[in-house]
Amino acid sequence: MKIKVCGLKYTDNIKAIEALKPDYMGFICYNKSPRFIGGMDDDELVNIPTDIIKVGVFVDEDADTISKMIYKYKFDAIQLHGSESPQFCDMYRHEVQVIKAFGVDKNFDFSRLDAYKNNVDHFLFDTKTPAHGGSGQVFDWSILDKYKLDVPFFLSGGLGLDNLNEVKEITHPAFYGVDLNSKFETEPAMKGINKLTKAFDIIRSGY
Ligand SMILES: O=C(O)c1ccccc1N[C@@H]1O[C@H](COP(=O)(O)O)[C@@H](O)[C@H]1O
Repeated sequence: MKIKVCGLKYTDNIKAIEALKPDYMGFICYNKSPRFIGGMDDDELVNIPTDIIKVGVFVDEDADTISKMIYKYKFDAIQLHGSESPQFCDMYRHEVQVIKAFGVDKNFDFSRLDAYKNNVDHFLFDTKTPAHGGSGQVFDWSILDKYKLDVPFFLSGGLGLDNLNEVKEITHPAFYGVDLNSKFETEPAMKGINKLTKAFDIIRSGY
């Protein structure tokens, strides 16, 4: 099970999380988020160990800005949380991994994903909210049984110490990774290392 820790921006916090050896680290490039990296120095990201996949998270950003951010921060992957089309996703696949996020509620129509299946590396299923992400809210995971494609997916939306043991009971064959974000924070973008250490122990035991 892969682990992505998302919504980072503080140097010492990033260093402490590096020591936990997550598979992915996410950086929010959406200026309406309290986790927005803003003018973060590119050195801070460039020095992250190369075995950790650095993900830039965008919401309906224009193509030119995404390309510039990939170049500036040397992102290895982008995570798209808006209404980006399959063709838009496909434009970046020659240079980075593409994770297409979808907000899920009880009415989510998984047939929407068919159009994306050849244009992305991963899906990410998050809870549907007007904020596009980082809500700390959980959706009803039983709906994942309706997902029949083999594109591997991340689960996100309110994952925390209170529900990670239940997450481990999900046996979907395409379940690829978990995304840890706001439930581990002491303030926006500042992750609590003790909580994260416990989460890594839970996730990594038994897989
Ligand atoms: O974290 C944010 O502020 C954010 C803003 C806009 C788009 C995505 C964002 N983060 C992603 O949201 C999900 C769920 O986070 P949470 O566990 O509910 O806090 C996660 O995939 C983050 O990568």
